[in-house]
Amino acid sequence: MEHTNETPSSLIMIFGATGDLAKRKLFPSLYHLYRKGKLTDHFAVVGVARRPLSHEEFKERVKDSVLTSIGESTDIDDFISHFYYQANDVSDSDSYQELRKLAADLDEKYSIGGNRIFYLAMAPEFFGTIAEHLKSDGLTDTEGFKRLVIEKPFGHDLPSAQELNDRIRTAFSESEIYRIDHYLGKEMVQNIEVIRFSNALFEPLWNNRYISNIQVTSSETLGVEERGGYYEKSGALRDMVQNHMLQMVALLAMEPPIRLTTEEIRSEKVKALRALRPIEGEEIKDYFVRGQYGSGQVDGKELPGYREEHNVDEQSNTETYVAGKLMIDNFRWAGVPFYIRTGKRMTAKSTKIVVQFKDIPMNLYYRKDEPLAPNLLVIHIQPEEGITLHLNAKKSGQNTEAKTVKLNFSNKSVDGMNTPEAYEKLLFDCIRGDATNFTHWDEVALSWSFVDKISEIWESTKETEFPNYESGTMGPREADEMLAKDGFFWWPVANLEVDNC
Ligand SMILES: NC(=O)C1=CN([C@@H]2O[C@H](COP(=O)(O)OP(=O)(O)OC[C@H]3O[C@@H](n4cnc5c(N)ncnc54)[C@H](OP(=O)(O)O)[C@@H]3O)[C@@H](O)[C@H]2O)C=CC1
Ligand SMILES: O=C1O[C@H](COP(=O)(O)O)[C@@H](O)[C@H](O)[C@H]1O
Repeated sequence: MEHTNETPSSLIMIFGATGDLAKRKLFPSLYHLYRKGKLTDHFAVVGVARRPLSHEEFKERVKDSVLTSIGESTDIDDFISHFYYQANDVSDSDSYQELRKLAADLDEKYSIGGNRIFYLAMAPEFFGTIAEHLKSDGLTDTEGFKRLVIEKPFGHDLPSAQELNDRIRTAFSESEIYRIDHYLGKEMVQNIEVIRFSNALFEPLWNNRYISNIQVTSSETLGVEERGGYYEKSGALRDMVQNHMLQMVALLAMEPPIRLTTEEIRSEKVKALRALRPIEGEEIKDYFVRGQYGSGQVDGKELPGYREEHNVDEQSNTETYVAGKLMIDNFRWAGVPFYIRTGKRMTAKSTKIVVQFKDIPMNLYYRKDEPLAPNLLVIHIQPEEGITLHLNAKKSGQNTEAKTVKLNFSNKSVDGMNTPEAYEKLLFDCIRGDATNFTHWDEVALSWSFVDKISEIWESTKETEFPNYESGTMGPREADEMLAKDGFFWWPVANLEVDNC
């Protein structure tokens, strides 16, 4: 179905409604949509989880989560009046029959017209079972639309992702599946396409003739916190690279779509991912660096190393940091490295893209023997949102020196407010039927096949140097050496800030 700007009525069923994601992200996001009039009164939410709760108890949980997120509200009671709860055992048909009955009653009560969104905010091992029951127990037999929103991780590798996909495809068609990658809901990630394709200034230069390298950094200050059990099996490669990092690279590298439709945009991203040079076997050490954080001091506080974290093996071989050099073997990008790095317990919480342009052929002006700083386009994704363009200009009052000037655009200073949370935008897109900012199966499959070749080698070879970076630093020194070999260095995430806007 083509999406519209209107909000259709919908029944949203959240599986995993007593969990962390629902509490911290989904309920507050739904509330924001409600406040902004982006949910019509023809909506209802059914929370589904294992524990028994009454409708009233569930409404109170939703209220708490919203008030914790936003502070005070005058319409919270109206909002929570749309919420209901059903305890469910994921593999028991009888519970789905009860759900079906509740859905039918709410459909009638709120004149929803049979539109149903099933949001799976649960551990991934349940995804296939729930999707199959939704079909076999008749919840997908409805007169309106049916959509499945599915959280990450989508599989653990290509074979498991394929198996999961086959299972959910028995109940939902590809166009009905909304695979969440919350980075695609971030304002400045969505802005990549606009910056590229609506500026005569950039698009002609967006290729290997003018760009020397592109750097994508997503650094976190937190460690694994309570998620040691999950993270031990995942590591940074599966947790961040397979999805968020490769999605950003695809948006940076793709060709302009012929139309701004979901299909055309996705098809260009798929082509970019297909052009990714596979890195395997012995080559991996030249193109990828893995790291694991040790203990360290951050803000005067002593923090434990990864191996001391809860639910983590004390000899763990899991990487908490990845840096990589990606090559996109097509006409536009031949020879241009895309460097990516992501990790936990680093110096700053920051996601940034730095596009470094090639040096001009010779420095005609000012200090002729000294190289000029390269032009940079910096896209600030978080925590600031904006763009900075680094140019060279004459230093005032002197006639022999050029200096870098930074042209800044900050979203906050222009819109005067923080942009909506990614989940709010993605939920709204799903309600409207716009799947553009969700990942198509082809993208998922290509990303796994790229990452699997690296994880297979990393899992079968013990990294004897772990831990190899201290908490509170920007990762292992080998990641700097990887760029130095190519004559580059990582642009620091700190002094590229959107300042003085
Ligand atoms: N939390 C986050 O920030 C993020 C989470 N995700 C993904 O979202 C999903 C959910 O994560 P999160 O909310 O953190 O998980 P939680 O562990 O906090 O919540 C799990 C939910 O699943 C329910 N559940 C567990 N087992 C069963 C069962 N057998 N039958 C029915 N319900 C069951 C729990 O119900 P009960 O409490 O009643 O047992 C609970 O509501 C995961 O796929 C995760 O990877 C993705 C990005 C970020
Ligand atoms: O998907 C995930 O993302 C978060 C980082 O998200 P951000 O929006 O805060 O940048 C990461 O902490 C988590 O490990 C991963 O599962």
